[in-house]
Amino acid sequence: MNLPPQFITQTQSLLGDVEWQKLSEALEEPQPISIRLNQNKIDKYGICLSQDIFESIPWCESGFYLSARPTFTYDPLFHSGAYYVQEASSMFIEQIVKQHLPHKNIVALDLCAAPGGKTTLLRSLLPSNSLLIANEIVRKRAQILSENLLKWGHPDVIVTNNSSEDFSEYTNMFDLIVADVPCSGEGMFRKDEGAIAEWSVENVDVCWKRQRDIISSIWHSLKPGGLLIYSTCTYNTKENEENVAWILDTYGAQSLPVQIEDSWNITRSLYSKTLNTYRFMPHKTKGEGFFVSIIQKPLEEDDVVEFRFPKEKGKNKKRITAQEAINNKIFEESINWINNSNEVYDSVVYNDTLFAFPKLYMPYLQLYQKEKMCIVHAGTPIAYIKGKACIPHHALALSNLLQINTFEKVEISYEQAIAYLRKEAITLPAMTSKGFVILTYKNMPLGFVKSLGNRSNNLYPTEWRIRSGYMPQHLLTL
Ligand SMILES: C[S@@+](CC[C@H](N)C(=O)[O-])C[C@H]1O[C@@H](n2cnc3c(N)ncnc32)[C@H](O)[C@@H]1O
Repeated sequence: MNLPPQFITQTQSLLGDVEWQKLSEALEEPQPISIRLNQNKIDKYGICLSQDIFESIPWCESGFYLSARPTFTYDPLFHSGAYYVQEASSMFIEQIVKQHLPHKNIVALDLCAAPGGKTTLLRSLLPSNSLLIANEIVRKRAQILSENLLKWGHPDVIVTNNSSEDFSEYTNMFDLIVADVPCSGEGMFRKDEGAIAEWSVENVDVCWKRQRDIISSIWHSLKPGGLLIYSTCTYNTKENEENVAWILDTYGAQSLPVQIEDSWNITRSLYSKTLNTYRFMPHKTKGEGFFVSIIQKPLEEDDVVEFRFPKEKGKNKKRITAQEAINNKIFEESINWINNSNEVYDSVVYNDTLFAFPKLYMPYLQLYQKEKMCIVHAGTPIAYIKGKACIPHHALALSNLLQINTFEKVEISYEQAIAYLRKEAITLPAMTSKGFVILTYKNMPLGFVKSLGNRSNNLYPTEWRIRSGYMPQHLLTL
């Protein structure tokens, strides 16, 4: 590996000769492959995966190392959200969340969220009835984040495409903010050669300053007593411990300890011994470079700890428009498609799509809509509205809210599943009734088709389809 000379000098002086030698040898090794299972779906549909290629990741219950790299694009279970491909070190977030989150529903912001590794993990771990706002500043990446969250299937999310400054006005809104900040990416050198090419001393300087700007812009939106998870995938102390020390000094905050096992070989602070920070170094732990700390905002006695929603002036009962009446009717018709027995969800229409969104958090959604935050999706998209008709949304097939028994279900073979994901025509069994049919692969919903008798229309989203006609010779799937 052709590492930048200044990176070598800097990291050698940080770690010492012996540790540096071990790290540089580890960087020549192949990177470990790991996934995290979507336990919700696996339990709901009773899926059995080929367990023999799994080895547990000790700090994450649903995380597993794989002994070989599956052909993820050609694995239908990957597309149905049965698992997420995530680097093992960053799954350590699980320990932080389990040890420090209160046992009550919370509102959390994942500020730099794409492609969604930590977001999907967090979404699985938050106390029930919590809301997660997943934000990404880069538009294209926000789309990928949205796709990954729709596949993950949890309904209580809002995906936004905003800058951190856009959140700065929401004083005391969040109980938890995760800031997995953009960094110089030294810990990704083994995984991503582009990170080596982009590295420079100047870029490290740009990064640590930008990270402070990001934290400054969202600090007021964290509730007093609230928690900030700060993380990077780099080794230098400027972007790591020095930035954590800066946050503690500037805001009078404290870093909280996380209980860890000695066998995990996690490295503590390389800067000030009083800081509670945790590093994953590839020569000590099976994973890529990762740094994390959990920081608590101080709580003063006279602090207001709740966000105050602005008062609506002259809020008279508005007359319902004709289209709203149609939308309400469509929601009533399609409400059977989702599990809403406790009437936890209400309907929202956005860009001709009907969404189910938790009633409890409607004021948040309405506020973001009013203030022109850029919402990519919110809750569970249930249906596309076409005039007076509605067509089940692909995301419904992947959602935890899906009432699968309200649709006719057809189990398909591996070859048919790949054809479906390529948006090719699927021939259904002769007895299939006309209408919307859900296709399952290994019992897990993959998506909808519209059955026309002997033929069917493939409703898989065009922008998600597998574009390549190539089929690998030696397939490894889960
Ligand atoms: C380390 S990545 C996030 C990885 C993600 N948390 C995950 O686990 O999959 C950092 C993200 O921050 C975004 N970003 C870049 N500049 C930013 C800025 N000024 N403010 C907020 N986010 C930014 C990047 O586009 C990138 O998606």
